[in-house]
Amino acid sequence: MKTLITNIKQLVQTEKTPRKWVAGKDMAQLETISHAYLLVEGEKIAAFGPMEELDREEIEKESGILKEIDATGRLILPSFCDSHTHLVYAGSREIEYIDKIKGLSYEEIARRGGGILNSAQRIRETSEQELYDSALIRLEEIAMYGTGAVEIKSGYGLDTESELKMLRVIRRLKESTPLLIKSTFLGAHALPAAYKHDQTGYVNLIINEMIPAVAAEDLADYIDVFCDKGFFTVEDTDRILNAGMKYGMRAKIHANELDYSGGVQVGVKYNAISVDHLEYVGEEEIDCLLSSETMPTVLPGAAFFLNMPYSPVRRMINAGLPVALASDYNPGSSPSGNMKFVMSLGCINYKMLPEEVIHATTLNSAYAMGVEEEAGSIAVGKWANFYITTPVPGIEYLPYAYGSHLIDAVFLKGEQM
Ligand SMILES: N=CN[C@@H](CCC(=O)O)C(=O)O
Ligand SMILES: [Zn+2]
Repeated sequence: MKTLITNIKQLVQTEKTPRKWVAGKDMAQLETISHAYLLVEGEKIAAFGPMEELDREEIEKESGILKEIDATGRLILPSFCDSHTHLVYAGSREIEYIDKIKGLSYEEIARRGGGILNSAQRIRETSEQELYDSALIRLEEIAMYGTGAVEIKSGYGLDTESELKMLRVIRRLKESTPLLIKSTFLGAHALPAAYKHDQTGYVNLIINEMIPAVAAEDLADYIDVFCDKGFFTVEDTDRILNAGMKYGMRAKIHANELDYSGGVQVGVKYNAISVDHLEYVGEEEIDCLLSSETMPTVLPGAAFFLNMPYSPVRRMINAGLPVALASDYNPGSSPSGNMKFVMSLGCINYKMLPEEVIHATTLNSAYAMGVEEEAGSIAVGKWANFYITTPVPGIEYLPYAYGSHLIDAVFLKGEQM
């Protein structure tokens, strides 16, 4: 099956030569083609270019049914790659939202047994099938918001069986949906109540029991630790990442959300694919990241929802770093997976340009979840994961009109959803 889309007002984030990421001042330079065509063959992008170069005869003479779409007035962008989510969860936490409105901090709520431990209690009471069903609804929702690739973490289990249950749900989602999905084992998300006075004991459990069990079923692409004040220390993180690495799980961690935690440095030491959150980043962290293969990833939805300080994104980009943005979709700190809204937050709160937020939510976030060869740009051979907008004036309009959907059609693996 072939699909030919013609008269595209602007084909955005095209790539003739594949790149792993876009950094520094290059983030403001976006490759686009005006009055373009895009040809999809099966699950992949087969060709694209300006309309003047479209060779209709050539396309029609080869076999395959040709469906044609006229995209006059519309833009096409590669699907968002959402490189940090916790979208497998049970129940919701709007009561804590009220506590927050009344003035309690994220850490205070966590200390009272709310937060991650609240979600952990619910996960234990929920069957694998129920978890799968509710996560599937969230996945379908974010797909219609333009997301085509998503990383999903465990981390609300906090005991071996419950962590495995979450990861099996993620595996089923990988197998049953057209989204590109990566899974991350996050046993070190919070200290479960049973280990309240024995943090080392819980870290030992992660290392000696959970990691081998996760690896035995090949359930995780990455390993994560919440390395922050009040959660896991640099030493805990070092031990867990080291153990994960021995089972082939690359690091991808939560770092520097609540303080200068040392998370960036320990992440870089283990060649983490990304370090995420980054509210507390100074010169030392920037220097460390500059000499690394680690993608600094900022989660604007969580900082917005928790009213946190903003990560110094401009300083990072001005220093020459790449930056990725992700939704952090979870029931506690970011109950939304809307990446278009994440783009708007990037522009409004972090002073990023529309071109920069597009790079940050596509190619750079693709790198941050290890799918930059398959997704994150309009390039021949990549998955045909993209969306067609409604008629809009130009790319700036997408983050500007922050409450409007503006997505007319979604393609995943070459199929219109
Ligand atoms: N910061 C740590 N973990 C999640 C929050 C999870 C929760 O509150 O349920 C995050 O990325 O924001
Ligand atoms: Zn997170």
